[in-house]
Amino acid sequence: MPGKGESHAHGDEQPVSVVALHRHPFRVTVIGSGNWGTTIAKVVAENTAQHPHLFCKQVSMWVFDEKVGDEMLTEIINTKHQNVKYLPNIDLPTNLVANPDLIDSVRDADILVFNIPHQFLGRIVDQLKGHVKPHVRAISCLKGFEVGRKGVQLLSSYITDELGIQCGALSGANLAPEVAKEHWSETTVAYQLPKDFRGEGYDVDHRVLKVLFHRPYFHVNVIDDVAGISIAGALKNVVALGCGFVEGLGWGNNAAAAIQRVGLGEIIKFGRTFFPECKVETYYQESAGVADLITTCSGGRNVKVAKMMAKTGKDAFEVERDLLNGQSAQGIITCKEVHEWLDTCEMTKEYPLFEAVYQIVYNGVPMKNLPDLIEELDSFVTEDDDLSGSDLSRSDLSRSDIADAAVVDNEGPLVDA
Ligand SMILES: NC(=O)c1ccc[n+]([C@@H]2O[C@H](COP(=O)([O-])OP(=O)(O)OC[C@H]3O[C@@H](n4cnc5c(N)ncnc54)[C@H](O)[C@@H]3O)[C@@H](O)[C@H]2O)c1
Ligand SMILES: O=P(O)(O)OC[C@H](O)CO
Repeated sequence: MPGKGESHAHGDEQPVSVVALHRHPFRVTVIGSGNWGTTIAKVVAENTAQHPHLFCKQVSMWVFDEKVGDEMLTEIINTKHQNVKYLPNIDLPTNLVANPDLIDSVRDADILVFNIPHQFLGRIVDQLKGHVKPHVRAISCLKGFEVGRKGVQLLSSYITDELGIQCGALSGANLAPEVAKEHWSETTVAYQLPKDFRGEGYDVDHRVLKVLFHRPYFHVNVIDDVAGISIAGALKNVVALGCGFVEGLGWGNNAAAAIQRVGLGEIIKFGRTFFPECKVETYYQESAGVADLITTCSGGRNVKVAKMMAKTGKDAFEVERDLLNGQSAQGIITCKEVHEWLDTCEMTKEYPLFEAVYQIVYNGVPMKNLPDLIEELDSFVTEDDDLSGSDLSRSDLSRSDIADAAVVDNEGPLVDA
């Protein structure tokens, strides 16, 4: 949401107060170059060029390199200044430099912006260990969870734990193709100052992050609730699959709205149950909340994949491959992660929509059963839905307590990192 005195007009103005910096400018690297990775790199590079006192002008963008025609994608980006595979027909700033070498791309960075499909995060983070500067700060633009030995984790917490660096998140109603075309939208950045914060003007804080991400066409609100925006961003992808199923079956807008209603309830319940630090108001006040649910269910890749599944009878992975040209529908993986976590907690019945989506995607349960699956279990949810009451005795156990118990049972992590 725009700050006091800012306008929503799409113009060239930069309604962000300038930060006085007492150190050398921050150097920024974007890790990832897919549809959203490239779009956010464009946003960031436009801002670093506009604020040279605060940021080094050149922005590095790590590319998981591949051949496109006869040329490497990195080479094409650096000569044609377009990501012809993942963000075609969008001109990129010339101060955005693609780099296929992960370690080299982060070597001097002060701010890392993670932006890859979340199933690849574990391997990327492993490679980065020992190669980032000690006081580097990070923002995760990924939507998903890590489910492993520590239970269900926010991706920002996973990055913090694995690399020992402070990490916030950016999430909002942001379909990349629209942001890339500079059509106005809003987003939410969430960041908490670390214990070793070096002081205003010396370190990354809310004002620095606002200047880094805010554009006249991309309005940023910076808050503290990293958990709230991350949970909403991850789980709306699962809801979007459900929405796509009923739309693909031709059931229309009422059915889609019903899925979103149930989905929003499950998102909020999941947050309050497993991440009590998140704030309920984030879900309705921030772009990262219900607004992202609406946009994703209207025009996102998850809804497109699910619609095509309904129309063709093909499985999720086949449709993703046929439809998305290398891009990822994150809900396919997230619904499995959520199922594994809820199963560990013996709570699948309390999240009927999430469970139904998982069963449809992975176990061939017919999509037309969705209303019954939700209805049947909904009564169970309403009986036990007082989140402030004793039914939440499981929240007395930490997420890692539950995960530890599961690891003993299973003799291994729930999902490999
Ligand atoms: N695209 C959007 O509209 C959008 C908007 C907001 C948030 N997000 C989130 O941003 C994150 C990144 O999404 P995206 O749209 O940039 O990616 P994408 O879906 O376009 O995925 C393609 C990218 O994955 C990379 N890739 C493929 N195999 C890889 C591997 N083995 N290791 C590392 N990288 C590999 C490709 O090189 C390419 O850069 C996701 O979590 C997504 O949910 C996306
Ligand atoms: O295209 P989707 O479904 O991955 O959604 C994209 C964004 O997350 C919308 O904010």
